[in-house]
Amino acid sequence: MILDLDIGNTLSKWRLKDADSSEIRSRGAVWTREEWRPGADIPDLDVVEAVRISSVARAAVLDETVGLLRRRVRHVHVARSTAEALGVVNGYAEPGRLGVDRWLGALAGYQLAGGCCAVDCGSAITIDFVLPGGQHLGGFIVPGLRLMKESLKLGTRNVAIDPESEADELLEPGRRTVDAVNHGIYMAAVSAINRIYSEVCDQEGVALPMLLTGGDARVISRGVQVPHAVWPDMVYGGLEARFPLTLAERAGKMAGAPRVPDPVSLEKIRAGLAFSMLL
Ligand SMILES: Nc1ncnc2c1ncn2[C@@H]1O[C@H](COP(=O)(O)OP(=O)(O)OP(=O)(O)O)[C@@H](O)[C@H]1O
Ligand SMILES: CC(C)(CO)[C@@H](O)C(=O)NCCC(=O)O
Ligand SMILES: [K+]
Repeated sequence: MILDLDIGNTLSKWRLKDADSSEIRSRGAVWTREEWRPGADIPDLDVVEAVRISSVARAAVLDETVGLLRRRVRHVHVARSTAEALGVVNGYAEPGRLGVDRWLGALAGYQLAGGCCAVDCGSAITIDFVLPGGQHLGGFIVPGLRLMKESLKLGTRNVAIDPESEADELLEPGRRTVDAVNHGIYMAAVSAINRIYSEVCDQEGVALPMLLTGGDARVISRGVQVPHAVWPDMVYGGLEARFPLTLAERAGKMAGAPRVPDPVSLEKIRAGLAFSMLL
């Protein structure tokens, strides 16, 4: 079995992948913390022959995790943001400073779709751009839905947006605090994504396919007008591309990759942008 780990600021997600069949056998998530105690909430390491890790947690968390894993597992691969990989050129002046989850998302998106706009809706919402030739432009970092809500300190933090909510309801004016807050932050997130996408496609003169991932991807997807696909395993896809282990991975296949969405024409994107400026 291969253990893939995506250590975020809030949640550490894991999945077990069968090295022979390339099938995903199980998955889970635990709160990100300094100490890992094998138990009910993390998989049995005895069946694991290789681990691949993406981590944006503090260095101590990664060190502790890698230390524990190296004692039990033969191959431990830790992803790093580099100046170039798999045809993608990192847009950061200091490439190592780009969050590795963003880097892996950009690599996965490029491998799947060529140029892309990769959006990760987690603790932060990150919006990264890769041009068809592989140049990563850099991106945008916005507080995620939960962080925006907590920062308001209006006592509504424990009332989350129902992930099944329809975008139409969330875009109405709220008539009590919790709805005003939830609808406000939802509008902030989706309008930032729509606008940033249009601005950058306009600047670069190219309509890019958009890919969405992260804990809030599904609900945010409903408010994003740009054609896009949701790919819950996008960061894992970057790990597969960067450290291919199975036959399918060596052939360039990433588990759960969606069909590439057809972007609308650049003319339409520009018309939308011009319209929003007139209002
Ligand atoms: N069980 C859950 N616990 C915490 N957050 C959840 C849960 N389910 C959904 N979410 C939502 O998912 C978001 C967290 O996103 P995600 O799971 O992608 O990773 P993260 O570890 O918080 O973030 P990042 O990887 O960016 O550091 C939160 O904003 C929250 O609204
Ligand atoms: C922005 C987050 C928190 C998103 O998970 C992560 O990618 C990170 O810690 N990045 C480092 C800063 C940067 O990417 O510029
Ligand atoms: K993330």
